[in-house]
Amino acid sequence: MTYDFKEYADREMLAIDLASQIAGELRAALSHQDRAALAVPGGTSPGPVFDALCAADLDWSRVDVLLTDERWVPESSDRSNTRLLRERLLTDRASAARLLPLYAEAETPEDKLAELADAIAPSLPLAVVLLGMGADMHTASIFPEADKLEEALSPDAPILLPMRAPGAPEPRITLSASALDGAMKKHILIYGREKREVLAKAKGLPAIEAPINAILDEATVHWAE
Ligand SMILES: O=C(O)[C@H](O)[C@@H](O)[C@H](O)[C@H](O)COP(=O)(O)O
Repeated sequence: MTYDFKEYADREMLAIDLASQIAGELRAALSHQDRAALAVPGGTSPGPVFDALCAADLDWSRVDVLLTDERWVPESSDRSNTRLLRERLLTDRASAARLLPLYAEAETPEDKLAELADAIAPSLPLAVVLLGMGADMHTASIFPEADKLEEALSPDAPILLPMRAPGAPEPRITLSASALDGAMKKHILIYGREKREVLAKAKGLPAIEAPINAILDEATVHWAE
């Protein structure tokens, strides 16, 4: 398994440079296909990348934007990744993009799973995926010790899975490893020394212990202090 590791002088430079790489990759995809899908994480890291990317000059009306994973909470919650997307990415030029939701109002992810997956299926494979990583080596909502970990890592996994894990305060819904790994371009965004060390420690571990390994091959990791 090989991946590129790009180190930046600071987080601001990272955000600007990464946004311009993603915009370039979306433009390239749109030059030979009608529509292109971009999947992005929630959490605390990607906001500044969204702030730069939303102004990119490309034909956003042909871009499908979706989350890599979502917490099963309504958009009124400040834990909602969809809310972050609407506030920071689907604005400015990018407001012309189409959002493929990973949440719909219902008690549990299972209630809406099939409906949400059917809406995403025609947009795969992803043109570009951006992922985060937790200090426990999870990516998207594929957590070590999650109830559906093995299923999410299986090559035959469905596109979407409900997920519950000790480290996640609410039920989640996540793209499977194969849906994420099937992206044409893969980027991982991490900040700080701790995550850099965690990533180094993941080397050689099976994906069941280090889920990040399921999507790292041929990815680019973007790091700033
Ligand atoms: O909804 C989420 O929490 C994510 O999509 C998750 O996979 C995230 O990317 C990592 O947990 C890193 O989170 P931070 O960027 O907040 O450290």
